[in-house]
Amino acid sequence: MSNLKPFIRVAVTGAAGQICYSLLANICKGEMFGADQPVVLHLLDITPALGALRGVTLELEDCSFPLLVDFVVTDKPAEAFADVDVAILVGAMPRREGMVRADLLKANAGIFKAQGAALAAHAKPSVRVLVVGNPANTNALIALTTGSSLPKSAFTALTFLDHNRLKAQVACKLGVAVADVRNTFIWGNHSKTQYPDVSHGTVTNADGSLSRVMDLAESAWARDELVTTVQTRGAAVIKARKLSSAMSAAKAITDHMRTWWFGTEPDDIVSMAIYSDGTHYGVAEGIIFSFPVTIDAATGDINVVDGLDIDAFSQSMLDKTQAELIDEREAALAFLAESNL
Ligand SMILES: NC(=O)c1ccc[n+]([C@@H]2O[C@H](COP(=O)([O-])OP(=O)(O)OC[C@H]3O[C@@H](n4cnc5c(N)ncnc54)[C@H](O)[C@@H]3O)[C@@H](O)[C@H]2O)c1
Ligand SMILES: O=C(O)CC[C@H](O)C(=O)O
Repeated sequence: MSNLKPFIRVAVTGAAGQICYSLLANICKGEMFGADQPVVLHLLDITPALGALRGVTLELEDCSFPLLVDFVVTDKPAEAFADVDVAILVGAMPRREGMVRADLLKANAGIFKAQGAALAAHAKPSVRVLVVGNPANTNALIALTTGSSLPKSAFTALTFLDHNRLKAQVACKLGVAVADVRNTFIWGNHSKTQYPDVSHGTVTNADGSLSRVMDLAESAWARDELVTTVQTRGAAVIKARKLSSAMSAAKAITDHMRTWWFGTEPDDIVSMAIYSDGTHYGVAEGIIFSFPVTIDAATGDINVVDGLDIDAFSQSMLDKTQAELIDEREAALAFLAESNL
């Protein structure tokens, strides 16, 4: 008798693109929902990409994944989101060298408005949505504003890649294992105004005791070089690869969804961009803002870790990234209104 659970339906958009080329295998190997969780994949891309997507599905078949029950391939959001438990919205135009984020806002706002509406109309009411396509925070806001029948808590945006980048930089600088770095997190926008914060960071020593990152590293490094390196890491990848990050993005999407599905480990805090209801750290209501969070394994509730000390430097960084998110929101809404989308 099989020990497998009943299958779940997982929609992935931009399925013919480079992130999904890694991501789909992660899902089918059980790295996101567990080794006993079969999946039906709903793969959405635009009509001109369906040929390439067919190639991806030929490879999915050839992988012979035991957890892959079936897949649906479509260019129609209504079909892609029908009855899905999870939706991972990757499909969007990525930034290439020479493009600025404002170019992306316009290119992608209409996509996320339409997909938000399709999710509200067709997905399960319990659907969990992760927005990856940039500008991820503002795209998520547009999708949730449109998908008004779904709870705001159903929508998240990806800052787990920045979270992973920050941990890796700290581990490298201090010569410790990534797994021993804790309580470092990302505030705000997935952009170069994000605040990679190590002011509460700890390193677990061999004897189980904790050292503070700020006692091990110079504060000039933590507040200057480290922050800039993490803020501009995506741009560094684009400059070097002439393409935006893909393998690391797929890994981060997998980490985000697995953590949301199974809950955070005891004592662990992760970074997720969620709807700000105006009650945490003075962040304005009505933007999608990355906070330090824990996840309740039983309910899947994402809870902001409150009560952390915010010093003057951190406050100035929070203010800056919040201001950018408010500007992005206004620009996206104005664009949607002007273009009657
Ligand atoms: N939040 C993050 O941490 C993060 C990290 C890396 C990349 N990204 C973003 O993820 C997105 C995808 O990156 P990629 O490298 O896979 O890009 P890509 O160009 O390789 O793939 C994007 C895919 O999306 C498809 N697409 C475009 N419009 C669509 C629509 N309306 N519906 C469905 N599919 C659509 C394209 O046809 C393409 O197949 C980009 O916006 C990129 O900037 C975000
Ligand atoms: O467009 C960018 O600068 C970033 C692309 C991507 O979101 C990343 O973080 O790698």
